[in-house]
Amino acid sequence: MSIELLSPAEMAQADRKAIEAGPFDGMGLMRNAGAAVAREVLRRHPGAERVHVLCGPGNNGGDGYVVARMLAESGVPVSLWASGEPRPDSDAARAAGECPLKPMPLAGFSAQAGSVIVDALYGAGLSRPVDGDCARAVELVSALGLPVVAIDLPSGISGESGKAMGPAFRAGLTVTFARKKPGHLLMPGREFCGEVALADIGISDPIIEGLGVQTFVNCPELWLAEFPVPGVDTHKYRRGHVCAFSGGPASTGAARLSALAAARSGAGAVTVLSPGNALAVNAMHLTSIMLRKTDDRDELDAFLADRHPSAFVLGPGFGVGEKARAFAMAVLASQAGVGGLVLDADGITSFREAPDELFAAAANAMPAFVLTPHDGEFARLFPDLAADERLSKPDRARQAAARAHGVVIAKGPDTVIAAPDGRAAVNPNGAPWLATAGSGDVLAGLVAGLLAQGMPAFEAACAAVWMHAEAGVRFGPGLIAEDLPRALVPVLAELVAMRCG
Ligand SMILES: NC(=O)C1=CN([C@@H]2O[C@H](COP(=O)(O)OP(=O)(O)OC[C@H]3O[C@@H](n4cnc5c(N)ncnc54)[C@H](OP(=O)(O)O)[C@@H]3O)[C@@H](O)[C@H]2O)[C@@H](O)CC1
Ligand SMILES: Nc1ncnc2c1ncn2[C@@H]1O[C@H](COP(=O)(O)OP(=O)(O)O)[C@@H](O)[C@H]1O
Ligand SMILES: [K+]
Repeated sequence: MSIELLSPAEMAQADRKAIEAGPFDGMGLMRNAGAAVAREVLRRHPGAERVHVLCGPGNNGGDGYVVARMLAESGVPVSLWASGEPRPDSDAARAAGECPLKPMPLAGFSAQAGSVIVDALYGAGLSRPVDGDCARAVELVSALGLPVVAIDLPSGISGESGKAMGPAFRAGLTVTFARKKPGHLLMPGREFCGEVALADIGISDPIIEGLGVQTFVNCPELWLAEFPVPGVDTHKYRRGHVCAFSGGPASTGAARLSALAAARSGAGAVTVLSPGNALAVNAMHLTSIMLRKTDDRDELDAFLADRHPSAFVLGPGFGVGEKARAFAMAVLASQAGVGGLVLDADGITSFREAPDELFAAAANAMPAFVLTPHDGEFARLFPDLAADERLSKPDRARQAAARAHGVVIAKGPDTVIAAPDGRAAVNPNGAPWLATAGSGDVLAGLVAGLLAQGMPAFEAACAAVWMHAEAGVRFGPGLIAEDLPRALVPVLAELVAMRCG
């Protein structure tokens, strides 16, 4: 699988390098691209009464002229509409010259039920909101409910950020080339694209590999090599010991969800660290998971020295305030061999007045540091980044990770995982069933469980997000957070088999 996500600029660079390397020139790549789209249109819409191809002035329009020619050659009734002339002597102008159909002005565009639309107005080169005749065409197609096949991207959607720059086509299918772009996975782009088909147009893997791409689809190929599988001679503490800090007597469930998820992920031992007044409540609900009274910093330090735990989850149900800050600082400052701290929920909010204090501690910390904010929590720690409309979600998360000296999991329907070194991964398999109370607590526990087993922080975060989503999708309707740890089991079994196979 091809896991790189190419920005429009990286795609243009790949295009140039492929042309330099041959055997295809720009026109050759455009013919390949158009042929791939025409094939998909014929395959998916064999009964189309008419295909309307809408061409813009750039190379996206150029692909459209190739599609129109090929469909017409296959005997499909085609109407060709253009929003403007291609630049003289461009590949698009050559493609228009090779097309036997004469384009009609887009200003007069109309279509009937039973037609299919090929959107070749704008792709990677979209530079401003779609307006005028193009916006009217978007509106008309949407009012008629006609199926849309988008070339590269639905016109109006940014390939870089997935944002809708004004009106945009809602495609049933988007055919893109060489590699997906971030905008195919980021919201709302993911929804506007419909199904995304990837076509090989003759840009080779070594060319893509040479680009130094830093943005990836989050899938097992990205992290499987680091996925922990216990050796036959292991013992429970070698499989890692995770600790989840519990809140007070009325808010203990969140920590237990984290603890259960950590245990399912393969950590050999898990302890809930509980305030004294919540010990009885926790004890009533724990069996394989251990319990220890931890009311203050001294008790935490004693535990660290005694038991050498591997990773911590701090935040779910914990309460916002000084105690959360003191515990987070104690774990980050620990020299006792702790492998990681996952700061979630109230743990994040506790630092809203003093994020720099947290980030400075993380910069010097031995434990790996992972933050798991949803949008609201992200804005509490990184208000300037959250408010900056120019940033894509991956760039926002990357800057946050660099500032925090930790891995950031920016949650949501299009969760992005970013590392301080600039790597970012966009998760493709989320589903709305995951939007249920406590689901994030399970995710935090999973990350800690993988950290405890020695997985590097970026890979652990990516693996946890993917497994969490996969478990949620497979369970489907009716999912509540309690179901997730058990639903992880078949997902884990497959990953272990893939890793060992
Ligand atoms: N790279 C590759 O490997 C391959 C790429 N291929 C194809 O090329 C496509 C990229 O082509 P591209 O760079 O020419 O950009 P494209 O999307 O046609 O738009 C640029 C033109 O539109 C204009 N314009 C933009 N927004 C506008 C707006 N809202 N309203 C009005 N005008 C607007 C913009 O004007 P400007 O911003 O310059 O003023 C410029 O004139 C890519 O998506 C793929 O389909 C394939 O052929 C195979 C190989
Ligand atoms: N619409 C959605 N599609 C896919 N995943 C979602 C969606 N909404 C939320 N999620 C996921 O569900 C989890 C919710 O976490 P969070 O907001 O912290 O909830 P809680 O604090 O109740 O556990 C995150 O992993 C998030 O990515
Ligand atoms: K398009």
